[in-house]
Amino acid sequence: MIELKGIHKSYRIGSQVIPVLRDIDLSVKQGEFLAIMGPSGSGKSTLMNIIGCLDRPTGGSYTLNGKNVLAEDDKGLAAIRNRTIGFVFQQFQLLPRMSARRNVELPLIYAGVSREERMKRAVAALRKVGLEERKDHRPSELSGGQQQRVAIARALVNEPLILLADEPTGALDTKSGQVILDLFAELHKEGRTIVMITHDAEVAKRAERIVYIRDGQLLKERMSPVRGAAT
Ligand SMILES: Nc1ncnc2c1ncn2[C@@H]1O[C@H](COP(=O)(O)OP(=O)(O)OP(=O)(O)O)[C@@H](O)[C@H]1O
Repeated sequence: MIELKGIHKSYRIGSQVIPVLRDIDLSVKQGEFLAIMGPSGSGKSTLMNIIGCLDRPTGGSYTLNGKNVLAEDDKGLAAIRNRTIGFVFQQFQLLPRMSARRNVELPLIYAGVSREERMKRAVAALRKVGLEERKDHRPSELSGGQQQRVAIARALVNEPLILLADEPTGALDTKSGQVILDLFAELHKEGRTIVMITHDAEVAKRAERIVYIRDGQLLKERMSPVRGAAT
């Protein structure tokens, strides 16, 4: 599903070139639940932006669902992103003046889905995350955990191939975080592909597989202790 080979990313500041990702090889299979774990500044967000087709690497190759995404122009990249990836962010990124339902409908507006169909699918997505009865609430009328569940419903409403989550529990207390991770576990069981970025070992443990990033490089992989033995 995701195939990164020899990915490099560096930034140029004045005359200085700062390497941020160095020779990253990473494959994610369909239906996998992967955590990418690393300390602050290790390159997690940079890697997520590349996986999510929000940014381009300086070098290397990236095949997503059989497509060479780096051959695409920005418009093509945006189209792949909209069709293939559902994003979940640490700070939820909901629009404050809109109800939960309308927030969830947004990706369907961009996809040109009819009003009636949008409403039906948004309500179904909210039901999936256990929030159907809160569909008319605005974000400020919901708890942090509930807002994140709305954001997950929004990420899923387009039926993306991959759910890409950047510190999805980072702004939540432990209990609300567990609810989100339980929801991810359920989605994984249903066959969704999930890539989750975190600096928290307890959160990463909930994934099927963990890869570690340090100073822009992936360390040798090992299986999550929850699911299997170390390799
Ligand atoms: N636009 C940019 N220009 C220059 N340097 C950048 C840019 N974006 C990121 N960096 C550098 O790249 C490194 C990795 O950043 P990145 O945000 O990917 O780390 P991270 O692991 O996600 O950290 P955190 O957990 O704190 O968000 C950092 O040293 C950062 O300063």
